[in-house]
Amino acid sequence: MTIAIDQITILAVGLIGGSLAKALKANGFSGEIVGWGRREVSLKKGLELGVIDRYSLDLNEAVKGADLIVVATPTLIAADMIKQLVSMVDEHVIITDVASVKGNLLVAAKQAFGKVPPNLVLGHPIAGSEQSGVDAAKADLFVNHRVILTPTEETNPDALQAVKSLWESTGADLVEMPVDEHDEVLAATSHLPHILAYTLVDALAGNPEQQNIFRFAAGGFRDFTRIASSDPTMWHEISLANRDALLKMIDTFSDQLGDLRQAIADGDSENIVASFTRAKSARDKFAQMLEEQQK
Ligand SMILES: NC(=O)C1=CN([C@@H]2O[C@H](COP(=O)(O)OP(=O)(O)OC[C@H]3O[C@@H](n4cnc5c(N)ncnc54)[C@H](O)[C@@H]3O)[C@@H](O)[C@H]2O)C=CC1
Ligand SMILES: O=C(O)C(=O)Cc1ccc(O)cc1
Repeated sequence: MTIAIDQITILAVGLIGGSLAKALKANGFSGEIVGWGRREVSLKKGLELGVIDRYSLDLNEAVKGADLIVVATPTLIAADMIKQLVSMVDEHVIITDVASVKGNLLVAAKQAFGKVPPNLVLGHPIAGSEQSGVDAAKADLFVNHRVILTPTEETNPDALQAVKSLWESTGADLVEMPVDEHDEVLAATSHLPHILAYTLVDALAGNPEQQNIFRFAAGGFRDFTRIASSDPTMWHEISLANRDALLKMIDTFSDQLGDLRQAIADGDSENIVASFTRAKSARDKFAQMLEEQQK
């Protein structure tokens, strides 16, 4: 059965919540988009920018009449929001989210309700930037980008379909996978790279010679460290929410960095070149895949 979506309530209208609202409007969603948040200034800005149609600072009022609710708050807060919402709204109301980690939300829902509520469809757009806030929201942010949904056996297929259709209308490319796989893949491809970028910049910034170091940095440094400009609070939450998978990836990376250190110390050209060649080949394939995706 197709579920009609006439009102969407977005909880926290920041970069991702705001971009989803903009994308839906730009792609013909004719229903009402309601915003909720703690800070009236950013909701007012969302209204002025035409991102949302109205807002409320009161959660009960904001979700009243909603057919679908999108939790777009930071990752750790999303777990509390979902627990509150499931008790607050009727079970025909679809609840979805955009958080970067899924396991903590599944655990929170199971702990609170003994099972995953059928109307809860967890999701994650693999699109964004180092910027934050509704000012940075873009209608085309999700075009040709993956959105991962992590339904469980208990998920209502109609609710799943409604969330899929919502994201498809923004130009996104939908993929489904189990929660554990999602958190492992994202620890490797997104969370570890952010940790490395933050650590590199922090290590260099702690150097008394930092002024000179940054002045002479080339494009490679800029490419590698862009994501260290991301919101520290958001990434602190992601790191804690995906603790186990992230620790595993940090250990794997540390071991490999240790091996490379040893090869450099030993003047072991064969192993150094082999490591860089494997990496270049994998990176070239990735670049080619990206190019094909954007055609
Ligand atoms: N930034 C990115 O590139 C991506 C972020 N995500 C996820 O999307 C979610 C939102 O991130 P962004 O939109 O980038 O962040 P943002 O900082 O642009 O927006 C977050 C919003 O949450 C509100 N907020 C903060 N603390 C709150 C609280 N305690 N209660 C209620 N609202 C609160 C803020 O006022 C703001 O409006 C996060 O879970 C993040 O992990 C997912 C994909 C990409
Ligand atoms: O800025 C970038 O390159 C990102 O990696 C954006 C991003 C941040 C968090 C996510 O959960 C997904 C994508």
